[in-house]
Amino acid sequence: MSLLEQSIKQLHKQLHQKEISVTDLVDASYKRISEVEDKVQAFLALNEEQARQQARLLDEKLGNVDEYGLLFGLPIGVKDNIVTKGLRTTAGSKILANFDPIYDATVVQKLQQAESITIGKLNMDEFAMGSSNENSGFQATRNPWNLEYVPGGSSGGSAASVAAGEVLFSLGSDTGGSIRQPAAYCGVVGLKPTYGRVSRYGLIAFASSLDQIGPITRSVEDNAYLLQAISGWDRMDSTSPNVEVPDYLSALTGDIQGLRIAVPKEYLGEGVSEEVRQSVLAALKVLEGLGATWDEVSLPHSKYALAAYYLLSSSEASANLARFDGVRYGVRSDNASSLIEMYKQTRSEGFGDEVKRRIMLGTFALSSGYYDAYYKKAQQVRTLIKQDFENIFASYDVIVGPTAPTTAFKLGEKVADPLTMYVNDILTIPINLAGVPAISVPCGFGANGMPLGLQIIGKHFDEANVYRTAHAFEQATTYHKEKPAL
Ligand SMILES: NC(=O)C[C@H](N)C(=O)O
Repeated sequence: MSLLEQSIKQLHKQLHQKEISVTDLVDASYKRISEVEDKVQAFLALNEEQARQQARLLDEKLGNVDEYGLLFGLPIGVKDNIVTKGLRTTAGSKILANFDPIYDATVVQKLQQAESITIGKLNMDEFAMGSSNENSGFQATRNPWNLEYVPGGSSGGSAASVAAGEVLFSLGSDTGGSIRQPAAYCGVVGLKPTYGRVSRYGLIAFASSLDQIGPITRSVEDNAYLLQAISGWDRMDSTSPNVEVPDYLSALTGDIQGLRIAVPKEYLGEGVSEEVRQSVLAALKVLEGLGATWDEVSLPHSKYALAAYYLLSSSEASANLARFDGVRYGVRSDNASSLIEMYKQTRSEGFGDEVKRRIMLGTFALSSGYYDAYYKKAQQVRTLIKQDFENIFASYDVIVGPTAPTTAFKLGEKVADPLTMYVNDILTIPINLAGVPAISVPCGFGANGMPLGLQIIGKHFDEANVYRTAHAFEQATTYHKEKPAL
């Protein structure tokens, strides 16, 4: 078994017994990248020289100190909208093709404190707008399970690199499903934490009231490790609350006796494919067998979630992306003779079609005369959606449903029709609007051989119960042990 197919616990044991070195782990990561990256195309930048240097320093520590970081010596990939000092960060956009940040995001600082090793930066849909990675300004990442299929998005590079064994784990970001949907499509575990659980300082903003950084891993246990390392209050992020971070690993007891599960009927209804429905019903049987009970419930306002999300996220994007003007960051057009023309040309040449579409939609929704009809209405709908979740959580511990309505689709299949692309997020978006945490864990395969994901949603700041349920399900099934034959 390759080193990077093992768990954090197994690797740490071998490191401490000096059976392997940190350099071995870093070697394994770059070796795998050299073998499969021309097919998968998950990385936008590699950090090889620095990573090897850091590995040598950590190897000198092995056996000579009393305390080790939580992620000591482990190779990680970072989504390219998370800023890394001196390491190229483009957010998948040509407008940032030459951008080398002058500081590290809080999560990157926390990774350093935890002593993990950053292997490189991972591809994504431009500014996280997309569900397939086809909106990247640079390349289309492939799904390791079948290279003709998309890996999902926008954290497609983050999910594909883990599924392909190029890194042990990765960081993604999730605004409307961008961690969970690619995790489901690539057969790995992805968690969107509660809004505020993880600092957004240094995350290139798309929709600030929804964006959240989270871990993508091969197992629930490894996921809990990574969340533990990156969580917590940060004075640099005004939306980060000072709430205690529990010990997530101790939540992985395997015991879900008496757990009360709610299953929204909207999550198994129209638009959800039959094989996805069946996989969720089978998963509920497994959970019942472990002592949980479930009831059908309703999230009555979820049918308005997609419309509300695309209004709110695009409105916020139109404001957030105003800063890319050829002056402050990134690339400047050479084809202009006045200041105004330079702004126009830089933005016309630098942004891709989907980003332009959303900036226009958002600017329209915020304009005077339309603000009340669109932006304000969408905010009101958001409150109703949040209340739907609160009502259910008054009587249940977790909500369970599918992560996405279908398995992964083929490259090129949906690029011409943005609306069909948006519908992919129909089951993940309500969770972002409500701000609650949710995980996607592997729960089977479709007729096309592509992985399926089970979504487990929890109360605000109750990642522990989400992990507890996901871990119990994972330990009772074998889907997470399957690997793509690359
Ligand atoms: N960013 C996300 O979470 C993905 C979503 N598909 C979007 O395009 O907005």
